[in-house]
Amino acid sequence: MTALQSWVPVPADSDFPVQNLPYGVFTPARAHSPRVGVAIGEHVLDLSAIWAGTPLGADLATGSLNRFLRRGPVEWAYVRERVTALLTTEDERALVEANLHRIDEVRLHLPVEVADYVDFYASEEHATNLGEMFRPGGEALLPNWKHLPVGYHGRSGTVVVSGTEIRRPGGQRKGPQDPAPVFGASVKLDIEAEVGFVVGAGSAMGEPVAVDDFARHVFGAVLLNDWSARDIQAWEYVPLGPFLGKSFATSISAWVVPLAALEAARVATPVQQPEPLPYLVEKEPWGLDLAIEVRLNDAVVSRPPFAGMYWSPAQMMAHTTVNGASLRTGDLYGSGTCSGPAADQRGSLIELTWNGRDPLTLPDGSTRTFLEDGDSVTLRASAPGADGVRIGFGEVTGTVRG
Ligand SMILES: O=C(O)/C=C/C(=O)CC(=O)CC(=O)O
Ligand SMILES: [Ca+2]
Ligand SMILES: [Mg+2]
Repeated sequence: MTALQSWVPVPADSDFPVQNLPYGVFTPARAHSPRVGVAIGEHVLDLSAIWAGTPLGADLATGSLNRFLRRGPVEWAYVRERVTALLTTEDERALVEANLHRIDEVRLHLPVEVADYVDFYASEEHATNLGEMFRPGGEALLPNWKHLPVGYHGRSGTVVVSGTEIRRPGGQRKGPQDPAPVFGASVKLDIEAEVGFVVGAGSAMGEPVAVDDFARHVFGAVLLNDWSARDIQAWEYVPLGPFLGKSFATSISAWVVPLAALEAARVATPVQQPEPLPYLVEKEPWGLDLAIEVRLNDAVVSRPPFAGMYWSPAQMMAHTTVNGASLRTGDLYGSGTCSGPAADQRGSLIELTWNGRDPLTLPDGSTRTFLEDGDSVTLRASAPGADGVRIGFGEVTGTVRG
């Protein structure tokens, strides 16, 4: 079978072949209003113009994906099929050409108005590493960890789009030897390389959502950097968990890759032993084979493999609703920091430098324990796609300001 191809030119190394078609929100040059588009190669197709004059067109002519997402999986599939046809047959080439914009000439916005943001802790390697550093002498993995996907509610109002500058947070910190806490700018500003999952279709309060209904509710995935102030976190987090050390900023990529583009990337999670309770057992695997790359000032410092995550995003969704809590359009689940078993597969600086003990040396000869003002961090990710192509996520990038 030959690979499906678009008549819109797609460079060989592009993140956005026609098998991907990720969704974003953009404002064209010389226009004033944001709208929903789909990326193809180096272009974005304005979907609000394709469906102009229809109720769907109105839902696409807004500053977030939420109204489109609320329509649910049947309409998501219809739009994807129609866009695929427009980009692969030349039947309506003039209409499409009139509504293609070069991505480097448009303004990209936060794609989703985030409803609730939950941050999980699904990497066994990451949880073990952090446990060893934060709770030395105790069991690294706490007794609940293999029975449920541990998480906490984050701050949806500070989720920002890739490219947004990150201000170094201030707060309280107190080292174990310090007599009293001090206030000041964080001196242990860190990153967390994660994948975020975006809920499209909500659910009713009081009705748990089954693990195998994942694709009926969750629309797609983004790259997510959960900026973390380790000094603030270490002092504040007992006993209720992360709070101000992680609520100042969370960056996500501008493009939401639909689950429909990730079919070829689906893999089973690692063997889960002890077997989880029945509501967490998936019939269809929802692990994902994504290769993540972490760059600090253009140098690759880590390559975390998402396929090794212990808990799948479908299990995260089932767990957040098992008590009857509803899903809302725009809910965002961070997977938790993705770390692999090897030293160069860790998804945070606290692990890469072992809490500052082993500084990283960058190609310019400088060293880092945690982030300095002016540092930029960029995450990218790739997955196997249909027809043997590579599905890319674009990037999530941010620069630290003092
Ligand atoms: O183990 C702890 O006390 C702290 C854990 C984290 O900082 C992890 C977190 O935010 C969730 C994650 O991204 O894995
Ligand atoms: Ca996190
Ligand atoms: Mg955060």
